Amino acid sequence: METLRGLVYRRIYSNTQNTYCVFVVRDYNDEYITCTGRFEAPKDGEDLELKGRYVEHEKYGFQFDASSIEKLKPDNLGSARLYLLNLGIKGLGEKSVEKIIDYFGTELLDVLREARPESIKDVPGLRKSVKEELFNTLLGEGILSDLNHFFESHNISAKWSHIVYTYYGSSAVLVLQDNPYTLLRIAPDMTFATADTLANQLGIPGDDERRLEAALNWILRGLDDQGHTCLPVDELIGKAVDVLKGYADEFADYVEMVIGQGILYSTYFDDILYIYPPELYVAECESVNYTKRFLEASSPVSLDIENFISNFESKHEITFGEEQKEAIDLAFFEQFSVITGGPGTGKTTIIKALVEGFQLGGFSRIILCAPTGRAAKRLTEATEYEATTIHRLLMPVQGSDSYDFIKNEDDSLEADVVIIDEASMLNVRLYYSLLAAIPREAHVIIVGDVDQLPPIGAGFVLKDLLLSSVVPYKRLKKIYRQDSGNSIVESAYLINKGEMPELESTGEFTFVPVNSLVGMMNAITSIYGREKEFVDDELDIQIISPMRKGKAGSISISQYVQQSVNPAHSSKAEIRANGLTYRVGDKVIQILNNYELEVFNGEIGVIYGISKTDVLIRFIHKDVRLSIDEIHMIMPAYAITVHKSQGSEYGTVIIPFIPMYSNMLQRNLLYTAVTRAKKKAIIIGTKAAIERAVHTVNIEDRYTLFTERLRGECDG
Ligand SMILES: Nc1ncnc2c1ncn2[C@@H]1O[C@H](COP(=O)(O)OP(=O)(O)OP(=O)(O)O)[C@@H](O)[C@H]1O
Repeated sequence: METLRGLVYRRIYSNTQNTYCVFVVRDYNDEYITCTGRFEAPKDGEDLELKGRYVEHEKYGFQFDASSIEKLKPDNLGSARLYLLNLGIKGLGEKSVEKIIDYFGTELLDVLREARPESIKDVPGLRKSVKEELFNTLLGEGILSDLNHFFESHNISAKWSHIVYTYYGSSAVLVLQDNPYTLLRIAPDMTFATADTLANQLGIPGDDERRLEAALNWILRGLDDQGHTCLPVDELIGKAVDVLKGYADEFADYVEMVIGQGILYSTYFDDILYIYPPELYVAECESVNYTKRFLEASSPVSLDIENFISNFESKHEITFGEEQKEAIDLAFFEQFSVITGGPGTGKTTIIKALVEGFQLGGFSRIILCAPTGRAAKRLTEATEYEATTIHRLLMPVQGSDSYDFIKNEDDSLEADVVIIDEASMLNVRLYYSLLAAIPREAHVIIVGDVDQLPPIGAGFVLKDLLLSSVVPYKRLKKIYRQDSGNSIVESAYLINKGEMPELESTGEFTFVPVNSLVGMMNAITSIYGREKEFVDDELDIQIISPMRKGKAGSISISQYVQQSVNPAHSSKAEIRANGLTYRVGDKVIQILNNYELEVFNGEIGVIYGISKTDVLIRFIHKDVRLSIDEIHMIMPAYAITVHKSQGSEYGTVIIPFIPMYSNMLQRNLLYTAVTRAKKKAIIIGTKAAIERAVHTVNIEDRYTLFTERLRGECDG
């Protein structure tokens, strides 16, 4: 590790989100050196000591890559004056600084050096607010410097100093000394191995409870992403042995102890002990309780259903099939029901009938909702009844956990009927939040295609509800779609059955063979450009890729397409952020929930303006102004992943499908991708890749006891 000392000459860049910054330092030999680091950007004129290494950046040349930063304390009254002025405290101008120097004299240097901020409070003639802020700032400077020393003395990057200080203030170092694994909870990019190295240096033994507890939390926190709500204890111990490098018995004893103490949640079923993270345990058990509550309730609709169906049929010139009638009947009759079926089986038509029927039956407060904005929009258009996303319906609590909603059991929705479409996307946490907010007397109808990809997050509620055999459901099999898109539907059904679809070179379901990655990229670009000419709205064409990262991933495809369909031009403003270029006219996707602007994960829009401070985006439901600091919340979206496309439909879908996607070549992934297309599905790839997907059933099972609980086979 090398050391660089000098004054900050100029700040070049700082990202407040991930605290990456670039600045120029004038060292004591009057050399100007560009420095980079991940910490709060220093201010111009500050005297610094940086630790890190000199590197040769391929584009920007010779630089100092700093892993820690320390503001040097002044060693004469001149630099002390500058130091205080540079703190940027409101009201601490030349005159106030003079008062401080007059009061302390040269003793001020000791006050600053030894971080004795309390004596600042004795300076006469300073405003109280200025004293307080100066006190807090000097205190913070002292603690940050202690934290930097703490990390450096253990050979660990000091980039985490700031976050630890934000959480623990003056006790930060003590907290870390007591339990270095605390870092895993507060620093998102901390790994178990790094925290473990620190713990080891602090003398924490391998079988220490703090270490076992950290390993347990580390494993459980990944469960949601893997789709599980729980893990069998043996599997948990196996994972812990990998993390802890041994200590199986100690870990098993620890798990037993915390279960005994009621800290860890578990359920015994079929001779296996399943371990849950608390929030997933609550979500699963409460989901089941709410479902049972609806299953037990009854508030019949006063409607002559047969008569209603025949009137609806005449009004809309349609004849319902038997299974469709049964589905309608079920939804009116039962308080809680599920309707499932593939594309074109009439799910949306049935929803439309239910809306009309419930209204006639005196149930006027009907809520239609879906997990995504596009699905809600489509539902609104098809049923001529306003639908909304589940997130908008439940109203997220700002700045809180993504499943924390204003609407809940205590402040429930005003509804007589709630119909949830695209229910294959419901994970157990969203389902729990939704059910909690639905009043006890309301009818609940869950509609979706269980053969789609499982949801992002833990559980597969739609599949589990159907599997339980205690929930009234109707499975629709007959396909009605006659108009455009029929051969897409036929192909999707073949894929779902494990059979190869017809690979034609023209028509609604077309296959464009390519034999290389470059060939695929070129074909995607030219087909995207061609199809764009046929639609009014570019958002109606979507490239859907099996994966996000890698040379054939959605990010890479988006960049490739951007160059061709929306190249740089002097008339088009652009901005570069996180290694990507965003340009006016580009299609982008929101990747995080922005509660303030009410734009949620998965929504796609088009950039229509870029200024120095803002990016203006037109989403389907509203235009938003995103500040440059929030640009990490969007990604280019000429191509998105199949997972992100769930719940949305597009006129034309372009699906890259080459062997390079290897493990992602699975049946339900291809089925989900193809069923996103309404008018045209174009697969660009190889026959072998399609064959592999058609014959590969994703056998990855999700650990949950949702079905078993619903059947009453195991308790909470
Ligand atoms: N009983 C029926 N007789 C004739 N046409 C029908 C019948 N049921 C549905 N349809 C028509 O079939 C097409 C597909 O129906 P619908 O959109 O309701 O199905 P879906 O299950 O929601 O499928 P997708 O998810 O693909 O939209 C529509 O054009 C609809 O009008």
